[in-house]
Amino acid sequence: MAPKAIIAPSILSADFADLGAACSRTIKQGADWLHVDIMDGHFVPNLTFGPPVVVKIRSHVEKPAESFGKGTFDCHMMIAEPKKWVKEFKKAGCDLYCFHYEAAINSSAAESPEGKSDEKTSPRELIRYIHDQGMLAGIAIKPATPANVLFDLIESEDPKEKPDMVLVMTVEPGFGGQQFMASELPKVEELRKRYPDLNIEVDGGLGPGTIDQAADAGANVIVAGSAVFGAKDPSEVISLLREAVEKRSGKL
Ligand SMILES: O=C(CO)[C@@H](O)[C@H](O)COP(=O)(O)O
Repeated sequence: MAPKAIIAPSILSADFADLGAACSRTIKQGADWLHVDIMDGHFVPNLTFGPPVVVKIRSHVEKPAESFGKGTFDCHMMIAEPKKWVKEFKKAGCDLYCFHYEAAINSSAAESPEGKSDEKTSPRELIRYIHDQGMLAGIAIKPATPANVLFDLIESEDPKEKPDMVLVMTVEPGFGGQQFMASELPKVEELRKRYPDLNIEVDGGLGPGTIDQAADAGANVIVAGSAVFGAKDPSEVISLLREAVEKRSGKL
């Protein structure tokens, strides 16, 4: 069965002076998850926020009642040392820790907040580590990375080493409000064809004008920042995104 439609507005486009209220309002407007963009100024040329802010906004949104449920905090870790922050983000209230494949294969030794060194960690080990901390694990790929780097992980026989979701970026990570890159959709198609049950997230430039292409390619988890937070009626946009994915999954 095709995985369910999940709409995850990116709070990067929310009013940061009113973030807690914006989060709870967006969930009431029909969002399933909140997509929380964490940027470190190294992996991407932009900075956002860290665990103290996640703790504060978490208190405005009820924790999901089940895995993948409403209120999931989908933390997109655009950071150079993804292992280093796993425990801190779990403590802060993250439910799904989505790291970048490119960061995991390049991450160098670094001190973690617990004082342990962050040795080079393979994506497989990192997924296991995230699961061991009690979070769902996601793995993201940038536009230059092909989808086939994920095949072995997705096909892993050990559920602890299998990602719960993959994220195909449809912009270069770093900023909201960029133009959707349709050139990334063949990766989504390839993944959907091989893995009918996989949760496939797309992020960047999604909105009423681009959702049909992404849904037709097979994406089921939709991140949208400016299209939701810039809308006169965010609930209408959330419904429209959901309908496009549901229409497509009915066809599968
Ligand atoms: O991760 C990112 C950007 O790096 C995204 O989550 C953006 O925040 C999406 O914003 P829109 O393109 O939907 O405005």
